[in-house]
Amino acid sequence: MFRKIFKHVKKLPFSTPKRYVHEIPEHVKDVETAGNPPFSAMVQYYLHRALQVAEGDLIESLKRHPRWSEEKRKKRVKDVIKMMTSIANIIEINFPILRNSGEYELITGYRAHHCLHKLPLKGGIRFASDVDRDEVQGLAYLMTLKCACVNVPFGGSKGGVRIDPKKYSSKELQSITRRYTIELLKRNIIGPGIDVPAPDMGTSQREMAWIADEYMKTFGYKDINSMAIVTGKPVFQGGIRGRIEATGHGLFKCLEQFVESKEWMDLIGLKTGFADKNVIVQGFGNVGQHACTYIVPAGAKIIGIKEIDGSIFNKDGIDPFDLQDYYTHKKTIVGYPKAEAFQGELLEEPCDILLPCAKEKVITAENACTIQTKIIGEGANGPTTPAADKILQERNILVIPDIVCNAGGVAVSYFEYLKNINHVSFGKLTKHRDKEVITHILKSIQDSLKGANIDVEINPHDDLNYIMECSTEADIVASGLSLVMESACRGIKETANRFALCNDLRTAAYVWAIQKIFLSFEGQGLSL
Ligand SMILES: NC(=O)C1=CN([C@@H]2O[C@H](COP(=O)(O)OP(=O)(O)OC[C@H]3O[C@@H](n4cnc5c(N)ncnc54)[C@H](OP(=O)(O)O)[C@@H]3O)[C@@H](O)[C@H]2O)C=CC1
Ligand SMILES: O=C(O)CCC(=O)C(=O)O
Repeated sequence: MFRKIFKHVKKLPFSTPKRYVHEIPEHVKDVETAGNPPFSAMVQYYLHRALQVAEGDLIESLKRHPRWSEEKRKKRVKDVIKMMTSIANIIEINFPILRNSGEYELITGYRAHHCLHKLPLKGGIRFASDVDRDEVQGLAYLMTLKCACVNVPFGGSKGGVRIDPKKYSSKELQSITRRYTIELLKRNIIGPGIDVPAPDMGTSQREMAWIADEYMKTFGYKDINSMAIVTGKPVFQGGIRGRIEATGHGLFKCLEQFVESKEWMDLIGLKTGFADKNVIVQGFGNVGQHACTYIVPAGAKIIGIKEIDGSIFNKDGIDPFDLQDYYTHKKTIVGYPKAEAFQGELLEEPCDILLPCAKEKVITAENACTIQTKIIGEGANGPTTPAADKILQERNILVIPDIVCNAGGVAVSYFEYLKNINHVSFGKLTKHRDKEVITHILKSIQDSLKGANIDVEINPHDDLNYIMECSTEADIVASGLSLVMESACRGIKETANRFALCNDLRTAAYVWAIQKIFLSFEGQGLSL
């Protein structure tokens, strides 16, 4: 069945797969069965597992150098793999801030650069009390893979500050954000052409606005591209319409590529379409909230939401827009009057689609056997451990992996970056012109018909009217995001087919990304 699904995919220059045995390194071997593996080891394990599938193909692709011996080709691939599987740079910074209480507190922050095959690097900044070196490193790996997976021309990075943002006032958070920014700038770690941060857990437009302002008033004072220091900014400060909801929106677009496909739904025994599909979501933050607001209008029912301080359930469905209003006022979903409080383990309740949109390592070997869903859409980064991943595959649960499922955020960040370095918003130069062109085309057809004695009035139908009227920045961003998700999903499906990976979409997505990272490393030479 897989063969016939993928006919229209543009091929990368790789031929039929020939398997070589890529060795999973000793230090990540245990991860396959570990209950709670270190996060970066877990991502490295997934990367090596995919390299086992991809390596032969990468070696074959070097046959384009006809004079190279087989040995030389193998060696070259090994060298590129070494670069792909190591961190280029990671920094830890410690700085004091003055708390409102008058006490000083030492704050620890990190920024990791994974692969420098493309610049600038890109990755969010997380504020959470469990941020550490290992986590930031693993998240940077994921960013490289994610950008390659959705064809966004950035390398991968990630940053984090080890604080619980709820325990600090807005003024204190501003001091922390500004100081963290300055410390990174002093060391040339971030910059519009170096590494461009964005929001992640615990940060939002507000922090991005502070970062942009800090840069513009200090190191970026004479930099015409200073706005491009960070993405996810408020629109009034150079941000782009559609970035706030981009990750949830992209998650929906990605799910759509599988849920609307008969072949993929047949594989897991579900009907196509979102209508009447029951969904459970973990995390009602940026990603979770917006995913819900797209999936419900498409026909699905959100029956349960799990948050850090409690879960809610309603078998008839929860209105995400109404819950958003409640959440905005109360800062919690607990006590929401149109659903019941749920006491048990919500992730293990029966549903069709489970969306982990909060934290890493929430689906482990412990609950992978009891989870009762058909599809998992990974809104969070790294929610599934390798041991769980294996169990889910065996249980024929379709896991749509983070590196594509939550890539809508970085895709729209890329559009924002382009807007900033181009110094013009999307649609500004073309909106009126496009409308004029369409009007003239219709008129020209009408005139030609008249010349042939056919006297009809040609009017745009509703869809064309919609296109004529809706070429605002938000529409252009939404359509760009759709295209990005569609083509990434097509590439992943094709890869799954070509390497006979069956329902292992994670390995397919990694192989798809690895091929592109390899091409860019290999083509540009490995060292200065
Ligand atoms: N923002 C973005 O653009 C992107 C985010 N991601 C990933 O998505 C995930 C969520 O990020 P984002 O939505 O931005 O973060 P937010 O901080 O906006 O939201 C996270 C939500 O999850 C809740 N939460 C935390 N831990 C748990 C838990 N154990 N059980 C249930 N709920 C929990 C948080 O509660 P509380 O606030 O009370 O702690 C919060 O409401 C992260 O893995 C992030 O890396 C991926 C791509 C892009
Ligand atoms: O928008 C971005 O640049 C990065 C978002 C991010 O951190 C992520 O995708 O995990």
